Amino acid sequence: MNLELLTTLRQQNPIVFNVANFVTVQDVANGLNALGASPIMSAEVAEAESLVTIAGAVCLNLGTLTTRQIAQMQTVGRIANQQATPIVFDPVAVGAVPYRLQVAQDLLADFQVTVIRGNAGEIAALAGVDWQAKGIDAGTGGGDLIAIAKACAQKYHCVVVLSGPTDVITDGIRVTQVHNGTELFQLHVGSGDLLSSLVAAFAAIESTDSYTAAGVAAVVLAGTGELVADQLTAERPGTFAVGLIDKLHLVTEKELAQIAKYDE
Ligand SMILES: Nc1ncnc2c1ncn2[C@@H]1O[C@H](COP(=O)(O)OP(=O)(O)OP(=O)(O)O)[C@@H](O)[C@H]1O
Ligand SMILES: Cc1ncsc1CCO
Ligand SMILES: [Mg+2]
Repeated sequence: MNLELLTTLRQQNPIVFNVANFVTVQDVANGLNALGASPIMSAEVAEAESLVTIAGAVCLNLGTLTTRQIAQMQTVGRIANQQATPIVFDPVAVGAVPYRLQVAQDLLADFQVTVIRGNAGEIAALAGVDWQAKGIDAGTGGGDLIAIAKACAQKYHCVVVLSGPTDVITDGIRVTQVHNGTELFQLHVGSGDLLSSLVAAFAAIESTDSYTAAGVAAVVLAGTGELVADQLTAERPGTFAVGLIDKLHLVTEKELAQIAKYDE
């Protein structure tokens, strides 16, 4: 696990272009900014080419999609492929809403994504595995999460981050599991959206491969959340969210190395 990428990220301050959802857009922008990346959000297709050109990576979030936004994502995705810019894809609630699953499948057929980041319900739906997703949440299912993540990665020829109590990162062959985190993440809507954008930030670092970027992003977010939760005396989702932004700014490689729990 190359946690030195955190220092590199802060030195390079890469621009991350987000097609965000309207629920968590400000949390995502502030989380990226606090950590040391440079966020930019856009909903306008006419500026797609300019934004992809200045960005080190793109994050496409399906959370509050509209017909216009789907067209924007198609354009952004195709231009990013032409420019070899990494794309992180967040398929919010595709396990719960058949229309979204169809949109996600169409977009994934239209351009090649670098990383798909979703919870178990979302990744299972994309992999074609039976699962009971619940709205934006993972829901319940009985399958082997590593097998599901691998199947999704092989189907879409990309890295998959299946997040949850344990984050599973795979390129279809290699597997990293990150065991850090806190249940407080589930009480703050948009933790997953932020993880997707942080994966994009690490993938934007020059000459970094997306599998490494995804693993480091998972340790950085889950580890930072764990450090914040350890300081709280009760379950306080609001305080946690504020503390998470502060700690993303302050956290060091050394602190994370001391608590990082992963298998690779
Ligand atoms: N029960 C848990 N224990 C520890 N960490 C967790 C737990 N659930 C989620 N996390 C962490 O929360 C972060 C977000 O993952 P999660 O799977 O909750 O995304 P999500 O369902 O897409 O969230 P959202 O839809 O709110 O954006 C990850 O860093 C993950 O490690
Ligand atoms: C609550 C919610 N609804 C659509 S997107 C979103 C934020 C989590 O992705
Ligand atoms: Mg989500």
